[in-house]
Amino acid sequence: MRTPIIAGNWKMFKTMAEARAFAQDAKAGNNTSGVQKVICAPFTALASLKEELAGTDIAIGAQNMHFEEQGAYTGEISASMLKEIGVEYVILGHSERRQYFNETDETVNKKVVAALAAGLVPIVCVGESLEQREAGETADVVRTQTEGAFAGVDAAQVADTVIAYEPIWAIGTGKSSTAEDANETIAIIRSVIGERFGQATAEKVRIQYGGSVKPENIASYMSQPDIDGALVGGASLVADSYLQLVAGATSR
Ligand SMILES: O=C(CO)COP(=O)(O)O
Repeated sequence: MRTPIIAGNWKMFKTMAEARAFAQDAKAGNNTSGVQKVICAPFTALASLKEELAGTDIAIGAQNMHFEEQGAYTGEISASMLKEIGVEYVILGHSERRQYFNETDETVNKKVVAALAAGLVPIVCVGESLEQREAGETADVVRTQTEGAFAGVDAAQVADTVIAYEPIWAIGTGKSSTAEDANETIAIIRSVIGERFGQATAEKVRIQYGGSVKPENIASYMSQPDIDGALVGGASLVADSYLQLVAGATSR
């Protein structure tokens, strides 16, 4: 069976000192096993977070990276720079990056390829806007984004990635998708992976739900057969709340 994965996406929150304080609290209360734990922090907090979490089972992730190995790309960070810090995961194609920073399926694909080549696990985000949902386009949108992100990637590599289904209208709004609706779309994403990369890959790839996940609703998502965890923004910022999400993921 697929191991559930609870990833916090801190977005543009927390200084180094705040990240250290979170890590100390998280270490003190971290007593759940059987769930993969990841915190995706701002670049500036990654090294101190890694140091503080050394010896724990809480991995760290970045929220973006550039697809080139190095070069004249002012302000960008490469996969090898992240690896050197001890980063294991990287969120790619988050809707906020697609919306505010012009990320496209093509650039997400280049980043997925570069992350895998460097040995990072991509957490690839897909999801529809409210307009797209209301127009009945959800399945087409997640299909196009999923096929685009993994174009040219080997099935074996796809199997080890993580996909996060995050309907844009549910992010930071308090309007979470119902667990049943989220499961239905995640099953579509899994079937797209199956068509492209084979059934074994589809059964192995982990697909999270994201969008207003809280300690109070995590169990309902985890009770769904295709939902393998959550990518969590706001509720991952406080250690106690993050640990409650992790504990809730064992209800699978
Ligand atoms: O975008 C998200 C995680 O990547 C979801 O954010 P919230 O959990 O704050 O809705």
